[in-house]
Amino acid sequence: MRPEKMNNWIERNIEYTLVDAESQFSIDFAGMKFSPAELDALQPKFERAAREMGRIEAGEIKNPDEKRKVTHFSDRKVYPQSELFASVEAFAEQVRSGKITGETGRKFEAVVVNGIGGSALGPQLMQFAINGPYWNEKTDAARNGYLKLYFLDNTDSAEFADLSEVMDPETTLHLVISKSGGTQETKNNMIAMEELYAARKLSFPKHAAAITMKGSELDRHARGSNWLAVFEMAESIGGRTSETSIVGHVPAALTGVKFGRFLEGACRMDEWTRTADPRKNPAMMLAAMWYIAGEGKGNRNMVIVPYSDRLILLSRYMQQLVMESLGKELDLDGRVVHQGLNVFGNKGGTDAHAFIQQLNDGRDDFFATFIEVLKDAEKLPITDSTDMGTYLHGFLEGLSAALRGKGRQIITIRVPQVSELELGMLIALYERAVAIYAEFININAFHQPGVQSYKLAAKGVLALREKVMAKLAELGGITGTAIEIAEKAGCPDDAVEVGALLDKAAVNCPAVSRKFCEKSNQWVYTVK
Ligand SMILES: O=P(O)(O)OC[C@H]1O[C@H](O)[C@H](O)[C@@H](O)[C@@H]1O
Repeated sequence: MRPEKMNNWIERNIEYTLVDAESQFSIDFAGMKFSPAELDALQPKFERAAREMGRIEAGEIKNPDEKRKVTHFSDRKVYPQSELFASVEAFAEQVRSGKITGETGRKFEAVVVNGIGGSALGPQLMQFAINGPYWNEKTDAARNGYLKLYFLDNTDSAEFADLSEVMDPETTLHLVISKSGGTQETKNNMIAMEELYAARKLSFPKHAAAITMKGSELDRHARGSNWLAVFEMAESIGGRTSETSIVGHVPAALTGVKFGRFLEGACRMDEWTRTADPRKNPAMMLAAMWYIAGEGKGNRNMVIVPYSDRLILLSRYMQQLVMESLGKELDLDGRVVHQGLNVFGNKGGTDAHAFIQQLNDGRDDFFATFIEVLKDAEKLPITDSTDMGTYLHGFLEGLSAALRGKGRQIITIRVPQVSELELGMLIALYERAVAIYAEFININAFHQPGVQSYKLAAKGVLALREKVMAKLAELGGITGTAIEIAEKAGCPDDAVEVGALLDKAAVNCPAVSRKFCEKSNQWVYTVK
């Protein structure tokens, strides 16, 4: 680089790096392409966002469709002083110390979080970030009586079978998390687990706790069957912003994660991101970068690359937070806008051997967000003058320079380490940036109407399956292609769907088999 350009780069870094000196959290926007004039042009949007964030924190209705308040920013400030917080801590302590045990009196050693989406992604991210990937009896948390954490976050029999193989039902606590209390995937795992306990002649309620909204189906079920504990989830906190609430708290408290410190981090970031000057406010600046880079239409993908194995789940977490919040068909005035912002990522270092080739040489349709963790877990010398950590840093800086050389855009966040505090700060930063960006593009960030459509369609498929199977049982034995069988079952227009359900049945039900006919390029099914 020529010196004058170099000077610009240095000056830009100084001007556009925001630092919280006490926590040593910094965010550097210098690698993004924007001019002071473009920031100035956003002034009305900054003003609107500041006003609307004030309304959110004042407890006004900010989710108009669902007529709900949005309280995750304000609740976490007072949560540690609440009765609910104290009751979670007391419950977790009784479990840790063995005062609350399973039915046979053995101490709980593991907890299974059964939830999906916002009821799993936060606890998964936190668990991996703080306790790491390997849990054994030698880790501090385990030695102190905390529980090992497993997840069920789908409706996949393979996931359930894998867990059943390692789980000891007598020493396992089941934490069913569902805000709505009716999510089918979660319900399926709960029913399957209840069956497993019944088969082993053990009481599931004596091994179960729930987090859900008051009055939900899960709430009624858990209270009706006398589960060990039922914790109430606020209606005004959405799943994807629930990690700083009871949803994050119970798994954290059971597994030795310092949740109070995590909330301190989130509240610290909340303070910082209330800064009136948008150029000094990291969430306003972050939203502005997304807006300018993607021309307010999400025309660039957000690539999240933490240079830290412990943060490998961050991009998955961000995917829900960003894409479920911003991916909307209609704006607040009812106009069709098809907004959104793609998020993908993994972990730095490793990524250089996967998708970095395209980021460097291929489509210029993204901006990268690097997250560097400054403190090395250990000093592992490689040569006299280098160690493992210096290499990771070198690869990050090297990639950053290479991408910049190609005119690609980068945001860099630096944190001293990954502890509860930094995790709280990161999550709170992105939560606020998402809410601000939603104001920039005039959409409701707090509902998810699109998620309903696939649920309804799935119900239709299940209903079709029942209808077809009942008809086939009535016919008592039939052979034919999907088209022929759909015809006989009285639903000729659904031949494709009938074929799909017979494919599944042929592999799973002894009464159904199939042979492939090369000539017609179709399966021929036999239903006994
Ligand atoms: O917590 P639950 O009510 O079971 O919801 C779990 C998830 O369900 C849907 O996918 C929603 O779109 C998510 O926002 C939510 O986190």
